Amino acid sequence: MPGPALKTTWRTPVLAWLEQHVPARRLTHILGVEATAIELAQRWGADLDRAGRAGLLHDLAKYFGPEQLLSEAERLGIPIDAIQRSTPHLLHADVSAGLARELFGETDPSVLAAIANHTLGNSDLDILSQILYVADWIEPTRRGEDVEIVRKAAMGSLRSAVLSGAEQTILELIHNRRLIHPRTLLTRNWALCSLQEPSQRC
Ligand SMILES: Nc1ncnc2c1ncn2[C@@H]1O[C@H](COP(=O)(O)OP(=O)(O)O)[C@@H](O)[C@H]1O
Repeated sequence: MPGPALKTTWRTPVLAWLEQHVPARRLTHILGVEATAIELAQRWGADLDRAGRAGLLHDLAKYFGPEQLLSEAERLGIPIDAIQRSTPHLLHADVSAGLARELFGETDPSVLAAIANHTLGNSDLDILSQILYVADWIEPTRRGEDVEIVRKAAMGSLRSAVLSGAEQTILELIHNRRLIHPRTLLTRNWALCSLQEPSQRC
């Protein structure tokens, strides 16, 4: 189990908001992501406070309906592509980043980017984005063969865990004949290339 989350006063209003807007089981997941992100930050030398904030704020819009996600994305100036328009749930990460800024005054660019990247990823993920992407996969309540593959990869390096997470997502989407958002392909290719020897790097 990950160690205790950082206990600071800024968490109180966020927790109160989450209790009103997400079911109890999702709050358990969010707290697991917060604790796991802090643990990964400790292990890989990233800022613990930023990791905790990204974890606690990452799923603010998780339970918004499709119309609300589309209207919030428009209001926040988030570009909406064709795949996101057909599957608005894919906007919840970007919308959560906008709400983290608006409702809770989060202004750190790396925290906001990590929140926005936690589902689809992107190329060139900084260490905080990698930590949140992996923490969302492997927090303690996550179960499944795919999760175990990502957990095992995370024992080696953050980038190999990002690579495994993106690959498991792509495999699942192909298995279920669903559209693949290209940001996950960018994530997978970036992680794969960055793991290659410098002389052979793509
Ligand atoms: N690149 C993608 N293209 C299409 N759907 C995706 C992509 N990445 C993730 N998804 C889907 O988005 C949904 C939500 O993902 P996620 O936010 O990680 O959910 P959760 O935190 O509940 O696991 C999942 O059904 C997942 O398959």
